[in-house]
Amino acid sequence: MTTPPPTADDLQALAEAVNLAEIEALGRARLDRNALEYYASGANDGHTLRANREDLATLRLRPRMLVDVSHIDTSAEVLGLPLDFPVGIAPSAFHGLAHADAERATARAAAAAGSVMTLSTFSNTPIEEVGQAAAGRLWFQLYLLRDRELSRAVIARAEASGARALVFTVDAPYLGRREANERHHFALPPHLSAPHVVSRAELAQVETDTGSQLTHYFQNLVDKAFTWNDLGWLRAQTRLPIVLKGILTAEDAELAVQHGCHVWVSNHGGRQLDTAVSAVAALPEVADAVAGRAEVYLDGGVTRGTDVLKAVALGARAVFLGRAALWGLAAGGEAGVRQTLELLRAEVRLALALSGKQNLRQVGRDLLMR
Ligand SMILES: Cc1cc2nc3c(=O)[nH]c(=O)nc-3n(C[C@H](O)[C@H](O)[C@H](O)COP(=O)(O)O)c2cc1C
Ligand SMILES: O=C(O)C(=O)c1ccccc1
Repeated sequence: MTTPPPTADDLQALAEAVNLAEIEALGRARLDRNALEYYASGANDGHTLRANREDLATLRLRPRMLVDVSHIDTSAEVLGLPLDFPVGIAPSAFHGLAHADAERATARAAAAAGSVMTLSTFSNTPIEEVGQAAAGRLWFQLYLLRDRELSRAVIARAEASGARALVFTVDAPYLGRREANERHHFALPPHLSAPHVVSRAELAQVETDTGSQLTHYFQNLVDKAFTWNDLGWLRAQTRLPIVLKGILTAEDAELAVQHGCHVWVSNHGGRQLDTAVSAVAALPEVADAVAGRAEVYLDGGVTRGTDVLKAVALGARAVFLGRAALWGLAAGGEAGVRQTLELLRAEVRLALALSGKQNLRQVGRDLLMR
């Protein structure tokens, strides 16, 4: 099924939204069941999905008073790329389920907001086109495929398209079980494809009688035997910085640094191992283990400016939006993602000011109650 284009009324409602929760409601209302369940679901009972948000909300701030906050600077930097504020777009598959402009729209919005877009290996749009739209504000997420030659080709295309980092996802040798997608047999609609990995003809052959097309399809493509010992192979394929996405422990953070990688704290938005630790709860031990030797990022449950500040306080250089960007895209294409980023940037600015901080360099653990 194709999501119909947003109407003038949809765009008016979007323009009037005052927070990301309102954009989420607008985005959800525009999606059919297949797309909505794919975007919204977590693994199994959704404990980790909820914990990401709850643990961010539960942390308490220690604001300081009588500081000159007449000028607030929200700027940040990731791997040498200046950002207008410390928020990027996390990789998510299949933006074509949300809007006809798909990943191009998300990339244009990220570029306009001075953010950065991470393109999924399983995008509906080829990286060459997204690279144009992102105007240099592009990272590429890699799922290592069992077909190493295909992986090499995808990495080369990412480099040629201007991607500035390779985000290697390490928490999904298998897909977590999103039971709603199994129950209702998730399928990619026939007008969409996954141009980095497979032809539409191959997709059509995937068995869907027994559950989610997603699971069957992903399981056949992704390498499940890849270990720390194989990272040297990946390092040899690219000169781009490598970020390991899906790290949740000090032990793995230490290994990541030893292998010359940056660290993205994530539980995949609660879509992989249910009851795994929330992203924000894992962040302090990871930041301590990394100890400034590499950059640290976080995703999972970020919807408020205070969430961004809390992650920065605990050692993240930037945070990334998964579903929040998808809700914006569904609500209004490029304009929806822009509105999402603009609202969040204004919240970060206000939260800094009300915390008695002029910029992000002043945000440290003393901003949080122990
Ligand atoms: C619909 C959807 C698709 C996703 N696809 C990918 C993907 O292709 N690669 C990847 O590394 N992570 C993927 N993720 C995980 C996100 O990058 C991110 O870790 C997660 O969404 C963050 O949580 P949040 O949605 O609460 O912001 C996906 C997440 C969602 C919701
Ligand atoms: O849905 C996901 O979380 C995900 O990472 C994914 C990516 C590609 C195909 C299927 C699932």
